[in-house]
Amino acid sequence: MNLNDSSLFHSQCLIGGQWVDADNGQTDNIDNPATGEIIGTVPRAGTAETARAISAAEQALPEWRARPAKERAAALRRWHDLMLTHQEDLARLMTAEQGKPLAEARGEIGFAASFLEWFAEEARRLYGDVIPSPNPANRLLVIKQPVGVCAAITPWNFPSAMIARKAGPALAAGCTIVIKPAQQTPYSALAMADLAERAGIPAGVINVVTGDAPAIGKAITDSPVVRKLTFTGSTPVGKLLMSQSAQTMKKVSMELGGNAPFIVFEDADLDKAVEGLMVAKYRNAGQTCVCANRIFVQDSVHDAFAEKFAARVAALKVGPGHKDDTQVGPLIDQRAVDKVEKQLQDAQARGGRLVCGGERLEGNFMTPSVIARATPDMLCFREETFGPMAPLFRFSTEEEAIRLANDTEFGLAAYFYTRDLGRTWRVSEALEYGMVGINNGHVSTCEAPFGGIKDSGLGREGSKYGIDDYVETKYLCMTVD
Ligand SMILES: NC(=O)c1ccc[n+]([C@@H]2O[C@H](COP(=O)([O-])OP(=O)(O)OC[C@H]3O[C@@H](n4cnc5c(N)ncnc54)[C@H](O)[C@@H]3O)[C@@H](O)[C@H]2O)c1
Ligand SMILES: O=C[C@H](O)CS(=O)(=O)O
Repeated sequence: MNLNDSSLFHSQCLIGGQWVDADNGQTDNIDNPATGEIIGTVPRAGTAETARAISAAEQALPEWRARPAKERAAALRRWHDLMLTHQEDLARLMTAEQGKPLAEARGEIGFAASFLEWFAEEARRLYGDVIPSPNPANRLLVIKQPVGVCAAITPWNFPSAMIARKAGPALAAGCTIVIKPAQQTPYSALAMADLAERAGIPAGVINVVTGDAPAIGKAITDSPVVRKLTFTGSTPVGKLLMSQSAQTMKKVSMELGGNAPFIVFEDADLDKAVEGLMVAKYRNAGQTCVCANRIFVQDSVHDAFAEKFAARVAALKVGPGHKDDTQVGPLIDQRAVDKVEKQLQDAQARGGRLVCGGERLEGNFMTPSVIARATPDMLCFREETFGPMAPLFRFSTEEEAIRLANDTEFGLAAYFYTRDLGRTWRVSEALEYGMVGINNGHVSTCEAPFGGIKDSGLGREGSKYGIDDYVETKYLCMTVD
């Protein structure tokens, strides 16, 4: 791999400050989704290695939590700075293992680093309370203390940002952490951990274990030492991990699947709506949890909007992420391409009309598609597509649009375009989602609370709320006479 600093490319786990192989020497191959070539291996670690990582995090906890918040903040700031210094190498690693265009990978590194900066600042504002006591002999106080040893299990689609969005608040609060990255994208996580070491974050504060996901997950959820699990991934796996965590009563944060509606009302600025949808639908080749999954267009503007949108989609450049002109990279694997193709075929079998794209290319590539005449009986209405397919649904009234948009068990992100102030408030309050973009197709930023409701999960990441999941609130009742 063409890196300026080749030492950032790690093929071992990081446990207690040591770079180690799996106990049995077994490894997993990591491939480049654009070419299928093997770019390296990582340890296929399991239960025993995870237990040692948890133990290392436990041993590192007392010193790290006792550090003044200002010192923890300074370490996070140094980590942030190093990520930006090595942004190009981190982006190249990400594009090689995940496939996204280099420009998007560079953007993700900046996005990831922003969480380290944000929580470096939040670390020094973990305030408690002094409560006026009804009894003059007593003094009532509230203090915030770190939860303790945490664990993070992260997905392949944002291999750096999802780690920073968890490790940032955890370390800021004084916690230590064991990270299991997605099996498809371990190198981004390992490089981030290397930079954390260079930032002076002590051994054992951050540990990264790659390999047998179910075994690693079980070791994490079974351990009473791990007091919090933060998971980002599919809803089925999130529910499994949540149930596994019940026996040890862990705090859990769940950032799960989505099924985002994107509503274009007749009074919308259609050009701006097209621009917003291009981002909301095709970012990361449609492989984001907040991607527009169902596009609802009001009857009177449907044809004009569809024509403008399809023209932009047909012009998208598909190719490997390392090429400068690539706008849409490969999907993560053949299974992902199969899923999109199945939804395309189902839509056309049920009366949908393919307006453009939908062609499978060699490898994991697929041309971005637009389906017209989509209906709620289609798979693409109920299932998260997680690929470059845009089904257009018609609607007549505002009430119908809201009913259709809310007709899902998911509740992560939703988007709508209008220039009517009353409609803005009515629709924003009626949509059953954790995040709503109004005349905006890309809502994520470290300053704002990211998360969903219903089957899209629990908790919020980023913002002033994001650190709450990593602290315990302790009440002190003090009799002073
Ligand atoms: N809400 C969000 O912020 C968010 C962000 C990114 C992805 N996602 C969701 O994630 C899904 C796609 O990502 P994915 O394919 O990596 O999801 P996934 O659930 O298959 O995997 C996510 C992580 O869980 C691990 N995992 C899988 N089975 C496990 C088990 N039995 N025990 C322990 N760990 C296990 C994987 O190795 C990976 O690290 C989509 O549904 C997407 O919507 C949500
Ligand atoms: O897919 C998951 C990410 O959280 C999407 S975003 O980059 O935060 O919008």
